[in-house]
Amino acid sequence: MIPRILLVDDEPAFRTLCAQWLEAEGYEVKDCADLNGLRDQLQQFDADLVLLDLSLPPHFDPHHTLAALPQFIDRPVIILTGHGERELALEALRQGAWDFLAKPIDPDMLAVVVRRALTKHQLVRELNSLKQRRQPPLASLIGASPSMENIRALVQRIAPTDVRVLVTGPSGTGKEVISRAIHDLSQRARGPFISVHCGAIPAELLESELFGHTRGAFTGADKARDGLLKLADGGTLFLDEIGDMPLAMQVKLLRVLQEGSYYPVGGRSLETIDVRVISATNADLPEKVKRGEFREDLYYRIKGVTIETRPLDERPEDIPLLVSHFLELQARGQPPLRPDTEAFNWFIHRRWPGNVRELKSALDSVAAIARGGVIRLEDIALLYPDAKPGPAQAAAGDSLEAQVRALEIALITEALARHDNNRTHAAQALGLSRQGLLKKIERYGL
Ligand SMILES: Nc1ncnc2c1ncn2[C@@H]1O[C@H](COP(=O)(O)OP(=O)(O)OP(=O)(O)O)[C@@H](O)[C@H]1O
Repeated sequence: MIPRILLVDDEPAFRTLCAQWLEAEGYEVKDCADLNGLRDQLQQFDADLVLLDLSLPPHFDPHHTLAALPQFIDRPVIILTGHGERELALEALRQGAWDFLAKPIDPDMLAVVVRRALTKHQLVRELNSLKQRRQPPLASLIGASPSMENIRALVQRIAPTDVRVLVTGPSGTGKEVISRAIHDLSQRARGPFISVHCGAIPAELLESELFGHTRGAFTGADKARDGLLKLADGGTLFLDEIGDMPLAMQVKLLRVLQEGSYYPVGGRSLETIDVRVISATNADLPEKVKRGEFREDLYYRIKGVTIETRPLDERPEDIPLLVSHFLELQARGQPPLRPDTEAFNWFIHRRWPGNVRELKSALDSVAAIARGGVIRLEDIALLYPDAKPGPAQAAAGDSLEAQVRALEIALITEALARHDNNRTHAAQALGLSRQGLLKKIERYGL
């Protein structure tokens, strides 16, 4: 794969020149002039590295850019500074930037710094993916709530079969993670897992994306291309947001599911494939069927076994486990950051309308600005000005039982983290016998 670089600078002439240097080094380069451009570009262009000038429109205030930096550091960010901006460059490094280069940029230096960052980043990625692969698949589904326990039990039962699965539930509640766990536990685990975001691909492209096309099938089709169905052959096809699939496409998909075969766009020879289909949606499909927006026959074809995820607010006991899990993932083998009691409480009691995705992204941002290995409420308040100390209100509507579970899990997880997982010390701190603590750890699957 050609490494992709995104260049953010307000001067068009500099962008053109710098892009030429990088392209000559064999990189794919896109550029934009400001932070909004960067956010937009990252939606479609999954850059491996970002080169970021600190003085950007509309504010031309380096501190403004620095404040936004933590949003982008899941890939190496190299800061481009002006002359005499040493302090800012150092601050950027503290905020998680990979390195900095002072303008005027020397093309040889640029090439070396970029290559070094990309190589290291690639190694970290490979290491993480190896670590994740070694984890048993169900261990990736975090949660001790009755709802998550049911889901895990169901996943384990249905994974080895080839039954079709429909995962429903609000956005960000883990529908894709669940689908992936089913694949990883199935006989197809060594085969591909291909994810198709039905809502994100324009209707007119979806058919050729899924079915592929022959050479000359339409203007611009200068080469034949396999579709995602073909790529998923022998594995699992994950149809995300299937509720958004255009009706015309639904008919075509139905045929594939009925017959296991299809014609590529412009092609005359029938392709046969062997895939397991898992679909996901946050829409109410029966309601869509009633309104005539989703085909009833397709609904029954994809339904198979239905797994329903619950909003995170209905399962607060999962939050402490998710917080610890995400902090551990972030730490990449180093000692994870530890939220202090107030910070921990804030995560547990805040409402998370964007569900687990929102919780994860809040943790990522907060972790990026925490110092000294500890996340404190004052760090959180820099990003969430409404973060206040003191025990937050329990969520209205949570049953007493759920609240007690959530509190117990939070206290136990926190005590374990505080005592480096030493259960004897954690039990002492909690005023429990070691045996009592072990029982609770087992009950909650901690
Ligand atoms: N139970 C869980 N255990 C571990 N990680 C989880 C869990 N649930 C969600 N996540 C994480 O939360 C984020 C969102 O999850 P995912 O993409 O699976 O949600 P989704 O329901 O498919 O969302 P959407 O409907 O918007 O596509 C991912 O980073 C995922 O890894």
